[in-house]
Amino acid sequence: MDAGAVDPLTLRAAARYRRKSLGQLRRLVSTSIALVWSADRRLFIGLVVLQFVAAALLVAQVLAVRSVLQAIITLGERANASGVIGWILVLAILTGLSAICGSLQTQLQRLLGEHVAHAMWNRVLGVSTKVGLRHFESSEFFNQLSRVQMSALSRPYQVTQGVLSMAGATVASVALGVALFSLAPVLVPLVACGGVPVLVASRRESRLEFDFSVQQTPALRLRSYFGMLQLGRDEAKEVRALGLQSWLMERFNGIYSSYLADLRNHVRRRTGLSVLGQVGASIVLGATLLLMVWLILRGSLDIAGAGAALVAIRMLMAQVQLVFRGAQSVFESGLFLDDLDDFLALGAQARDEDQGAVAPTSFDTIRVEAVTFSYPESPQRALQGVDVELRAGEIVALVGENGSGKTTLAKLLAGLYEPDGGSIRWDERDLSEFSSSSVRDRVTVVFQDFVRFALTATENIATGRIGLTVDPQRVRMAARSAGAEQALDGLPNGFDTILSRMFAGGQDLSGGQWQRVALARSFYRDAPLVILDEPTASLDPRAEHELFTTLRSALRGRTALFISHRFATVRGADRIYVMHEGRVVEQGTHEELIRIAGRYAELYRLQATVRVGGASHDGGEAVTTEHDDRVQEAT
Ligand SMILES: Nc1ncnc2c1ncn2[C@@H]1O[C@H](COP(=O)(O)OP(=O)(O)OP(=O)(O)O)[C@@H](O)[C@H]1O
Repeated sequence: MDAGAVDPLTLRAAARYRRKSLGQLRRLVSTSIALVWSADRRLFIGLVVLQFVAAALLVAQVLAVRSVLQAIITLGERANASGVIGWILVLAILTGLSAICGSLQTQLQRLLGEHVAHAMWNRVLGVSTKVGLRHFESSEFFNQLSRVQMSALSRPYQVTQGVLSMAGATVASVALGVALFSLAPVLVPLVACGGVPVLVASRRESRLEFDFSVQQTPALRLRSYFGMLQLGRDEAKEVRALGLQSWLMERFNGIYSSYLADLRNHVRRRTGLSVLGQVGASIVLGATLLLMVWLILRGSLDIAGAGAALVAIRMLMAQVQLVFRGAQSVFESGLFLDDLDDFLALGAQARDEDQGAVAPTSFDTIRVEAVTFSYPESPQRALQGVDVELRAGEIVALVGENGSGKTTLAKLLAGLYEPDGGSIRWDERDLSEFSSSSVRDRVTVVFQDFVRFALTATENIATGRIGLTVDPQRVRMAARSAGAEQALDGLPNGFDTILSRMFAGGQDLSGGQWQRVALARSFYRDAPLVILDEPTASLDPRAEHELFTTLRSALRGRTALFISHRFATVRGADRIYVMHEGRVVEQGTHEELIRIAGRYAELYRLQATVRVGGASHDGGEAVTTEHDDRVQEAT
């Protein structure tokens, strides 16, 4: 199922259709058990054994109660208390063992639950890191991911737990039923009926729960988002600077209040159903007890038998309800597991990263030909018929106004998206022929919003080529090429300092220093194509100048595409492409582009004369910059 096409209503309708299928349910139960089994089979077997032990202890207690009562009744006749004391001791020991068994079950269940959650996390993270980036443009994908995290992760364990408790309670019910049958056979069918109202009510409750969860997911995600804005370290300064605290709190509280109102209604409906089920069960219990009194009055049941039957009925009722609750838990989780299944299926549908030929380790020319591309669910084309050429060893620049399509083209070149039309060719071979993993291996990208890992400086750089044993010398070389070496050496633990204050001993870097670390990461990767999206936006003029004078030697023959708004830095590129509204509108060297006096020349001149206060190029007050002179020279 394509996550982008699913909305909550469709999902609910699909779930409604599916829940009629018992075959589906059987499959869910067996996959859940298989998952729990694979998570920790020893714990699983231990819990199964404990279920049976618990059932046996219950039956033994009923029999012990009868023996205690018989011993008490015969006490007067024989005046021998030892029999009573002996049976009371047996009953006490059995009760104690039952309690020990119960607490052991609780602890083992907790452990097993964690093991299953771990296995589920592995699956979910496996899918979320494997699916194409397109999914991350879809709000429904995030809703699904959020539902999976909130509930589906724990459901396989819940199903297994439900099946286990059903199995244990069924064994106990049969054993107790046999015991009760030996005391008063007529009572058995009536007690068994006690579970039916609970089952009917529980099934309805499960549907309500699933519908509620689907309906609330978008609001809960928004609530978490507003919570995160108030908790996040990165957001903290801007929230305070803009004075957003009360506004954010209001939004957060608004969502919370409407969620609580919905939850109140939901809880009311669930409680109503649950009460109905319990009332039904109590009516059956009352009828059973009345029947028992009638049996005593008729003389079909003696006092000891009646006492034991009373305990058996109580226990049997509880066990029968456990059987039906287990079934409910399976039904309820089954709906969530469908959702989880859909999510996990996205991983199976994702293009196999290793499928296709291995991309060559070098190329002579990369050609982007008539490429068009639209983001999912976006009515506008981000790229419309783009042609670009990158020759081996060249430094090619992309410039253009905001939203003109530069980053989008970079993403396509890096193999993160596939073009909707046109082609990207590596020496006559289409990029789509190659496996995604090998294409990504040959490209390194520094995005504008690169990740700042809260890891050591060495790790931050070495993530550029994960999988290789970290080579401290190469890390240092990469840092040197990016101009980061000195700053990192100056940290309390040098390259071993964690680059975040979130962790003890950590130290944060300035924006420019971070940018150099990101550059170092890309140099460490050592890929034939380097894409730098605004690599100097946070660098000071000296650092920027140094970077570009040393860029060619740092690249060591690799091809680079760099995106920049700073025209002073793109001047030195071998070729410059000017993008406008998703198209390449001009191309050439700096000199050629200035000569044709088109968009590039205009943007260049605008930037050269920009000054605080916005005076014009000819403005008398403006201080002429070095660029002005160059523009005038060039034009
Ligand atoms: N994830 C996205 N989903 C939908 N539309 C997007 C997405 N990212 C970018 N766009 C749109 O695609 C177009 C091109 O965006 P792109 O980021 O490639 O521009 P850019 O030239 O890199 O801009 P900037 O100079 O501001 O970084 C814009 O209209 C933008 O709104």
